[in-house]
Amino acid sequence: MNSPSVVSLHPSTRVTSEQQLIEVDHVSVIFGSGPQQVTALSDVTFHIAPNEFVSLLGPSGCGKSTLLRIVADLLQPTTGRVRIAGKEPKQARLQRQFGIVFQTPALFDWRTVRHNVELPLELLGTRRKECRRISSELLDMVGLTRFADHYPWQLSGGMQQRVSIARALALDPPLLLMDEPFSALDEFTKEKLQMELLEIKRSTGKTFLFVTHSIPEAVFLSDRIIVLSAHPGQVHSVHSVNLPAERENQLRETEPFYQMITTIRNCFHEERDATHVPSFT
Ligand SMILES: Nc1ncnc2c1ncn2[C@@H]1O[C@H](COP(=O)(O)OP(=O)(O)OP(=O)(O)O)[C@@H](O)[C@H]1O
Repeated sequence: MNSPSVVSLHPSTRVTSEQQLIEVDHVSVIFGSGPQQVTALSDVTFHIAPNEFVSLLGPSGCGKSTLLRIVADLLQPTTGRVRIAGKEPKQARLQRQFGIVFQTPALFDWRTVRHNVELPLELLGTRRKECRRISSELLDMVGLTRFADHYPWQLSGGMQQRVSIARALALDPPLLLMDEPFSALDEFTKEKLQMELLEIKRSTGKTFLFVTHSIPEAVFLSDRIIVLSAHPGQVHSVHSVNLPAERENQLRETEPFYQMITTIRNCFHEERDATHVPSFT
């Protein structure tokens, strides 16, 4: 991706550096009732500072997506509270404090790449010229300028995911929520997009809450990793990733990278041995 100049497309409300951008306090989620009842999350607490890249890591069913959905105001917790820049998720959503990228790009096939990126701006009534300026910058950022007039079905899976990242950035939110955005992609594309995401973080200063079940992906991308254990989903441990801030692909072949992966794998396997929680794949 090219170095963008979209550090601030809109002067949207920002938090001061002393503030936490995301506060998740004692969140529990219970689905259903009676014999069907599932405690998806139990007393989950963590905070994320501005400009942090934090991954939620855990096995299938540990509640990662549920947690992200609560932060994104797509689901209400049974108990506990979430704040984004000091506001309730609903208020934060209305103030366009976050963008979301899902595992499947969910693009509109009848709209061109450019018009998919411009959709959130159009919905806000942004002037056509301004829409065009912002989408041009974002398409440049994700390396899709040449494909602006293509349709999503003419793009590869990786390119489609780039479009959805650009669309999530269209309203210049300070926070990006990403739910396994690269898990459907091949290893080569995945690694390329991981690098590109780090470049977006470096050039825009945005904050990321990233769901994954890949330990290497979490280690490569994150400043901190929150490991969740399952049944019920709880914070098992929190790990600062003490790797160089500038992450290059060669880092994946280094001893400190392997060590970090081993640390997380071991801590998780200890938990599994104690509780028979399913392993990572
Ligand atoms: N709408 C729902 N109704 C009932 N149970 C649900 C609902 N959504 C999630 N669950 C349950 O809550 C638990 C956590 O699900 P969630 O999808 O958050 O896990 P996950 O860690 O994201 O899994 P995966 O990695 O497979 O996507 C699971 O046991 C799941 O079956």
